[in-house]
Order: sequence, then C-alpha cells, then structure tokens
Amino acid sequence: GKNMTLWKYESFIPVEKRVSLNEGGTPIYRLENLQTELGMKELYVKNEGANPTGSFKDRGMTVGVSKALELGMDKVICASTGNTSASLAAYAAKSNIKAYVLVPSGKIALGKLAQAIVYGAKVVPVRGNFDDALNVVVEASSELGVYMLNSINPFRLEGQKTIAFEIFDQLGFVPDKVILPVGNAGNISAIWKGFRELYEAGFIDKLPKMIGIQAEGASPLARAWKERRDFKPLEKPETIATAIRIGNPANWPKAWRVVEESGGVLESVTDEEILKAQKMLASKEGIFVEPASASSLAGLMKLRNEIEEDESVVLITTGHGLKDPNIILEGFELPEPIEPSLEAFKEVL
Ligand SMILES: Cc1ncc(COP(=O)(O)O)c(/C=C/C(=O)C(=O)O)c1O
Repeated sequence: GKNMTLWKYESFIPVEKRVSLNEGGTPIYRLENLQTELGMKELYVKNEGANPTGSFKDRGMTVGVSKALELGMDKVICASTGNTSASLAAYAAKSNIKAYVLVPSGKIALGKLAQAIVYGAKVVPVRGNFDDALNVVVEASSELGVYMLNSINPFRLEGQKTIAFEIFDQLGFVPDKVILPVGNAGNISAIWKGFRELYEAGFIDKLPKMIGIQAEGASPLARAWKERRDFKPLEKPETIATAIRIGNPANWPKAWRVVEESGGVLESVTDEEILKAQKMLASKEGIFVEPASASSLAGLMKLRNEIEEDESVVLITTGHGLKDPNIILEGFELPEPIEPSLEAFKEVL
C-alpha cells in the first residue's frame, strides 16, 4: 500500500507488520551553510526528529511492538531516559495494549514525559538513573511476563537499522562517515547492521566509518576507547543531554565491535559544545534538535581536523528539539512586553 516508509524494507525485517504510525522516511538535508563554515563539501543531516513521536525510537518500536503482538503479549515495558518511553507508549496505544515505562525521576525532558502520559502509559518515576531503571525492567519482564522493549531486545534494532537503508536510498551512495550520539549504544549497532546487510546483499560495495559521540560526563565507552582500556561502567553519569545520560550502556560490546570493524572512533564532547551545536543547527540550518542529537555536530567539529574536506559525512540527529524546550528558554532572557503599537515596536527594533 501507499506510505510504506520503513516497512518498504519489510523483506529485511524479521516480523510481519502489525502496528505502524507511518514511521521512517525521514528527511536528509544538505547542510550548505555549515559546509561553508566548516570547510567541507558533502555534509548531510538525517533528521530522525521527523518521526511520529519525534525520535528514531519509532523505527524500533514499530517492529518491537509488532513482535509483541505476534507473541500475543498484552503488556510491554521499558526503562527510558524519555524517547523510548514516549515511543513505546504511542505504539502500545495504537495496539490497545498496556505500556509500563520507568524513567529517572526528575531527569526526563518535559516533552517526553508529556508524551508518555498522554499516550496512556503507566509512568513510573524511579529514584535513580536510567541504569537503575533498566535493572528493574529486566527483572520485571522475566518475573511478571511483561514484554521488555529496551534496545537489548533485538527487534528494536531490526527497525532502527532501516536508517542505513534510507541513507543509501536517499543519497544514492554510501557516505564516508556516519556520526551519531551514543547512549545505550543500540542505534550505532543497528545502523551498522543495516549497512552490513546492504553490503552482504550486494547492494553496496563500501561501508561507512561509524563515529559514536558521547557527552563527556556520561562517556564510559568513549573514555575506554580513547584510553585504550577495557570498558567499565560509570557510576554517576551527568550531562545536560538527558537522553544520553547513561553510565552503563547495555549494548556496549556491540558498539565496540562496530567501531572497530568500521574503522571508526568513539569520542566525547562537553555540554557546552553540545549546546553550541544545537544553536548552530537551528540558527544556521533551520533544524531544531534536542541536546543529545546535537552531539553529532559537536563531535564533527571536535574531529574536523581528522576529516578530509572532500569526505562525505552524515550526521544523525536523533530527537526533535521540542522534546526539551526548557534548555532553550532557561538560557534566554525574554524582553519586556511592548505596548501593542507601531511606535513601541519601532523602539525595540
Ligand atoms: C535523542 C536521543 N539521541 C540518542 C540516544 C542514544 O541512542 P542509543 O545509543 O541507541 O541509546 C537516545 C537514547 C534514548 C534512550 O536510551 C531512551 O529513550 O531510553 C535519544 O533519545
């Protein structure tokens, strides 16, 4: 039927489509202004904020919840920094099944919390961080027979890998580098899987280098990579980019292999660099993304000297900026209101 979007790749997806909100088919933009500013020739952004609930999680949830329905499950659960819970809640609503979402109390962006509530999930704030919440969810899913839909569930990645398919379809070539934020490390694993599948199926004859970017205060993977030592979890992850405020990425072994296999790197950026990149994407390219998503651009700027000017680079921006409006409003001094007259307006011009 029409509007196939993500399910147009159904032959690569190991589940029958049962629930869809028309996810996928997100825009890929050429960043002309930032190309000039950064001295590059081929800079693109794949904006996953354009998905139905405003993040790439919808790709994983359409497949994951379809699998839950195939298994006859009527309860689904996840731990989330926000976007996973928003997406699970929406697909559960569409499927008439019950969603339970555990979120780190006080550390979830407003837009995401509003979504989880209004889509009708049972929202359970947890005294602790994402990693603590995930531990509860893993126990609950086996003990209570509720279907667990965090990205350790492989069906999530089967949906998210379509980002790779779309990048190739939309560009007509495989970019030299793909840069994306890394939190629980599911997405970097999924996108690499997508490119590998295209390669093994003979559709492409080259693979991109995968570059994962973490927030410095929540960068256990990047630290281990840069210090060439074994991974160890971070007890107290801290960053303003609450979507990736994760200290013990569940998919870290997969992500490590992806970066090794692809010849990529793991890097981290400061909150300040993230916020600067967020403003640049919005004010220079008209693309508003939430802080975690802007770490892709922040990472590009940090690694710019290691990238040739004629290399093609795709930034994945993973969540819409409206998810976390406070970040912008807190940093902005709104002027006093003016009288509703032309004179008053002229005074403030
Ligand atoms: C906007 C945004 N950008 C990047 C990531 C990191 O992706 P992964 O490395 O696959 O985890 C997330 C992850 C969010 C959650 O983990 C959750 O919602 O629980 C995100 O929301």
